[in-house]
Amino acid sequence: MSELLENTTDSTGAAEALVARAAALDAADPLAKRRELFALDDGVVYLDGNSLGALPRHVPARMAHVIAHEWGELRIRSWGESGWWTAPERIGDRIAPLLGAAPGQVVVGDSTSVNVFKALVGAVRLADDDSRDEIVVDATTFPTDGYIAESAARMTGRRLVPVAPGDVPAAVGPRTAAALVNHVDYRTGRLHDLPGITAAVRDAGALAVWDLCHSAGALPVDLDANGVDLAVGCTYKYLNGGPGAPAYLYVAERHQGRFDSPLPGWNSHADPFAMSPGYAAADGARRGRVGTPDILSMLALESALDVWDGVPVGEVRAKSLALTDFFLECVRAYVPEGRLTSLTPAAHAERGSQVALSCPEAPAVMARLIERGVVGDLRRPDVLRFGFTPLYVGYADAERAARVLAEVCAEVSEGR
Ligand SMILES: Cc1ncc(COP(=O)(O)O)c(C=O)c1O
Ligand SMILES: Nc1ccccc1C(=O)C[C@H](N)C(=O)O
Repeated sequence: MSELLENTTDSTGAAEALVARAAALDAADPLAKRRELFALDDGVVYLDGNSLGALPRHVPARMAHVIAHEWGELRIRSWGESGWWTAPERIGDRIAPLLGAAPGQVVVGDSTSVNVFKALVGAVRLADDDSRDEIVVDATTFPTDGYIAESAARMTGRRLVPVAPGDVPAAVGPRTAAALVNHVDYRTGRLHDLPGITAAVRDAGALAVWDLCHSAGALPVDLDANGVDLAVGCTYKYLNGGPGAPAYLYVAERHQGRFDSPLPGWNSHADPFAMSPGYAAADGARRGRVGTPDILSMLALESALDVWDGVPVGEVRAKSLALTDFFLECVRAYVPEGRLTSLTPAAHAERGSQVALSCPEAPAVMARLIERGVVGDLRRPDVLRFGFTPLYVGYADAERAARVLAEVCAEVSEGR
């Protein structure tokens, strides 16, 4: 799985050649101009958009208007006149094309953690079969999904079966109610086989639930085409919605009529303003709502999504692979052999949009990188994560990051 990075060249001309290649690649990049849409400073290489996406420049003015006019002047009228009440479905439809979902299946709101809960308990209820007494969960998952899956299993009287994503097809069977898997591993950047795993889960008669936090906005997801049952994801990484921006829930249309949310708040009632004591679920994506939406965050997200207008996801994927390839090539050229181990698969079919490199001195290396304007992040104890967001990261950024990484590795290993 991991490969020791081999230093392929030590020629002094290597750096010049890579700098020239980076310039040529940037000049030919059809997405290069998108960077101007973001608030970024040239002194910093921002490789942490897989944790918090950068701010699109036009969002502050839009939010100033929302606050001063929609809230400040229209006040309560804005629920109707400014379209606040229907924002969760409207913004869901805006995100849907990035997920390969037809309209009417995605609703925005709550955190990813909360949506994992709705989706997983909802999936077990959709399976509606007591003999299906197991929930399969990605053993390598981002922790929140694992914690919530454990609680969902306890609440629904199921047994939790943690397995590596690649082993899910072999693990599912007549006892499986649902399987929860991450599309891209947050630590290693490994892309899992969504079509194959979904098909295996569904062939076993179970429901496939996907966490798209690290894939949506970086690569094609194709939820409808692959027959995914339910999915969740955050909007503050590749979708640039802002810190704590609301997450989304996808419930495939074929399941919506029977989707039984474990959090049936008044916003998902068929007639919320009837305020009746009995619950009657709304139709469609709205059934995934809970309480009053966090309008300011939601409208910041809606505004941020403008940067996607006219951007084909396929183009984003092509650039993401080319960028991560180029970064790995630069690291091989600059960093002495054996000092870093890449946890990110070399095969494109298995790679998301980040590169994860490990070394024992990772905490000190990342601290120095950030001091020198190369912002990635650390996953303890020894993983350096570099996220490549194709809308605003270029090839010169990748070259510079690798060069500074080599300098910092040398200093740290020599105790300087
Ligand atoms: C795969 C994955 N799931 C869930 C989360 C977190 O969800 P929440 O937004 O609820 O904190 C993250 C990152 O924070 C993540 O990477
Ligand atoms: N929401 C956050 C708030 C603070 C710091 C990090 C996050 C992240 O999103 C971490 C990310 N999910 C990760 O893949 O590590």
